[in-house]
Amino acid sequence: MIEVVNEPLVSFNGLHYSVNIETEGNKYKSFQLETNSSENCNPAISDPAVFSLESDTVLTVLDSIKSGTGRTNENDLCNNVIVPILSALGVSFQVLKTASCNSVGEFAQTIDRNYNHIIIIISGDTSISELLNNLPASDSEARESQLCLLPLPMGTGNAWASSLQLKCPIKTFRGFINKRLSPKKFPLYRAIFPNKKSTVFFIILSLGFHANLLHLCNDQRFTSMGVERFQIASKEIFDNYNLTYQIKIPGIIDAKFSYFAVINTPNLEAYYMPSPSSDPLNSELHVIGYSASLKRDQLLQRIMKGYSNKPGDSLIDDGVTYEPIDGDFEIIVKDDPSKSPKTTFEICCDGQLLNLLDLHSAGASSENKITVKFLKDYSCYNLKVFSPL
Ligand SMILES: Nc1ncnc2c1ncn2[C@@H]1O[C@H](COP(=O)(O)OP(=O)(O)OP(=O)(O)O)[C@@H](O)[C@H]1O
Repeated sequence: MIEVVNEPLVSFNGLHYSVNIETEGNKYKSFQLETNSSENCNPAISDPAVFSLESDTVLTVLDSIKSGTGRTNENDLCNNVIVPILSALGVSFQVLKTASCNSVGEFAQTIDRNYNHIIIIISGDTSISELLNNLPASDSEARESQLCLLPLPMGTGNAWASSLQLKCPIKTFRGFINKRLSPKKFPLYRAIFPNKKSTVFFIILSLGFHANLLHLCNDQRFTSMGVERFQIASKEIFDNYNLTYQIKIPGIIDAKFSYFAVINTPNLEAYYMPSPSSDPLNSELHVIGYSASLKRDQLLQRIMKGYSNKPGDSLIDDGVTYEPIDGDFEIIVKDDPSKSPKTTFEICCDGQLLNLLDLHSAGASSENKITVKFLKDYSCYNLKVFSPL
């Protein structure tokens, strides 16, 4: 069903701006900017404190154009809303639209560290992960400039933005432009694999059902499908996978799970909250484990509970492990690779699909272990995210 709502945006210089947002299900079909003289506008949303740019700050609008369902002329948030408003405000800014899957990473490597930066990133989680993973390393001699992200959720999952209470791109931009969001520090974690390769993550690292599902959905035959791919792939996994994974976090857990994840954010999608005790601004991960002893319907019921959880809800239930962790730890997959299918070692790390068996140095036989480190001074920037929290 197609719906249209008019969202007020901002008032300045005697003009009031609002946006007609047309949606179909969870897809944005169009964004249309409307301008009226501000006599007609609701005084409650006329805010004199509109955004202005400090002289030492570079403002970039980074549009990851393939995120979500991609851009059309009608739903081009950047061209239809962001650029006209920033231009009307008279602030200087640059626009970068991605040309390939390397564009976000290449941009991250070239950010001028002599300035502070605000980056309005129009994307989902993967693009943000690419940005963070490609930032220059920490360098004690460099000036610590500030890099503040404003994520406008236009991807598929948008776990991070949803968890930061930034669920609608227009309301998020309104909060920013009316100075109702403030920059906050946020935690990052590093997953280090047996061959010492590593990746920085900020949402989830999973094994078992969640990782298997994302790996399977990546298969060619699912690419043309919408969200129904998850249902079809879930059934295939329930029918064909053993879903028993022997996982140990020394000193914390040692058990057989069907579903296993360490997670930083409460939400994985706007309306799916598997970790109600998580706070995306707090340096703390939660282990979520659903026991391999659960029957299939019990496992499904615990996975689906994420759709009804509210912040702070308890997950206590039979066969459920839910533990906070606030320091470095190791995850060991104890299954024997010679007796287990390769799917036992599948990993999903913020959307990156990996297999632990491919992450060993050639010729070396090492444990199937992932070391997770809590990062303190990651990159040469003082990283922040705009949030109402
Ligand atoms: N012009 C382009 N050509 C090819 N790939 C692109 C292009 N622009 C962006 N990409 C890639 O598309 C991906 C978009 O991922 P993003 O996370 O932003 O959206 P999503 O996958 O829909 O959302 P989520 O990760 O929240 O589910 C990124 O890997 C990005 O590098």
